[in-house]
Amino acid sequence: MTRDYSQFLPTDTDPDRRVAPLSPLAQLGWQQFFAQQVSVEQIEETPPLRVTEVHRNGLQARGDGIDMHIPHGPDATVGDWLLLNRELPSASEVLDRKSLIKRRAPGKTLGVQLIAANLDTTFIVSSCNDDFNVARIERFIALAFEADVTPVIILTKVDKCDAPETYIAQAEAISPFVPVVALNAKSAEPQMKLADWCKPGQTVAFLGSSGVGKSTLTNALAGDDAIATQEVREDDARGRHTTTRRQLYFLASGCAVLDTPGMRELQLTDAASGLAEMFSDLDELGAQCKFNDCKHTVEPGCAILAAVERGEVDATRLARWQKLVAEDLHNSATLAERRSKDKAFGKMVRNAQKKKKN
Ligand SMILES: Nc1nc2c(ncn2[C@@H]2O[C@H](COP(=O)(O)OP(=O)(O)OP(=O)(O)O)[C@@H](O)[C@H]2O)c(=O)[nH]1
Ligand SMILES: [Zn+2]
Repeated sequence: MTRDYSQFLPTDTDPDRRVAPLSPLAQLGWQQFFAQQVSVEQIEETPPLRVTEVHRNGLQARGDGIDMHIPHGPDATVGDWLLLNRELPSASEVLDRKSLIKRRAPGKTLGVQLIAANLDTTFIVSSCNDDFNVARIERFIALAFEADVTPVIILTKVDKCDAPETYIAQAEAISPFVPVVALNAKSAEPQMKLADWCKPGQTVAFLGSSGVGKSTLTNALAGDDAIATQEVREDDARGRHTTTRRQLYFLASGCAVLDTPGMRELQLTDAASGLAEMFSDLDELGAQCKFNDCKHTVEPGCAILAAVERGEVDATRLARWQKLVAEDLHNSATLAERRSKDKAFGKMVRNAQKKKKN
């Protein structure tokens, strides 16, 4: 009698199933998109570095066998790739971005704040409690779509909630294009349930309010090499000291993870296409309105109002869409105005300098 011993053999000895180890750069998230921007000679001359932290006095960046401080110079954010200028690190070049998450800077300033570059996935984290807010999630999704990043909704604290199904159902109704994962961040679930997005060479980030479990999730993904969250002191727009952290971690699995501080104020700017994608059903319906510039408020022949009337469109969802569109238009217009003013001012200064020389 011949016995079949195959069931006692480890299953992953099949050579085809073994995964090739990642190169040191791929381990940091280096992908084809970046490689095609540089020649082999350039890589030797000016080694690629990934920005892991932004400090008050510059950037921290990592490459193959390099981990260094770069003084102010490159207009870069966490996740960016630089080509290191060895003689003058502050003159290092920033590579074209695969994606960029930005928001209108909080406070009265009119600038844009770069939040993260070159993400593949953003996990939009909410808890199954009072933190859960559909409008806030829609805002984050529009931001992700605008940035060309895949959004995924994560609902935490299912273990502390009597009826997580109600939160899950509401989250699933937000967009047919955005998956929903419900979990207990303090268990072994995150590694398993987020595995599809946290593959080697990928970069993921956690966004959400304070206390929803972003650091807990980051640590859960890190597993045994738990991350001590490092607090970074920064000056905010009004010059106050705030304690924040925004750091890119590289997990042993080959996935890069960005844990961001809780963000209360998240103003959209230049996010029209992201909003259209988040509310694609309303956007498409709006194309059937009688007037091209229909605001869907009182206009005759409005296809959206007709759909609300028929009970096919939720009026509160329509109101949330309109509010975000108005906010985005306002912020984008103010920004454009400021940009053109800055340009005009620059021109005036240059002209004055020219006159002086003559
Ligand atoms: N029971 C339970 N507790 C959780 C879960 N997720 C987070 N917590 C707890 O909630 C608290 C806040 O979690 P953090 O991971 O620090 O939250 P955060 O989003 O990083 O918060 P900020 O750093 O303020 O932005 C901690 O005490 C966690 O242990 C969960 O799914 N279940
Ligand atoms: Zn209309």
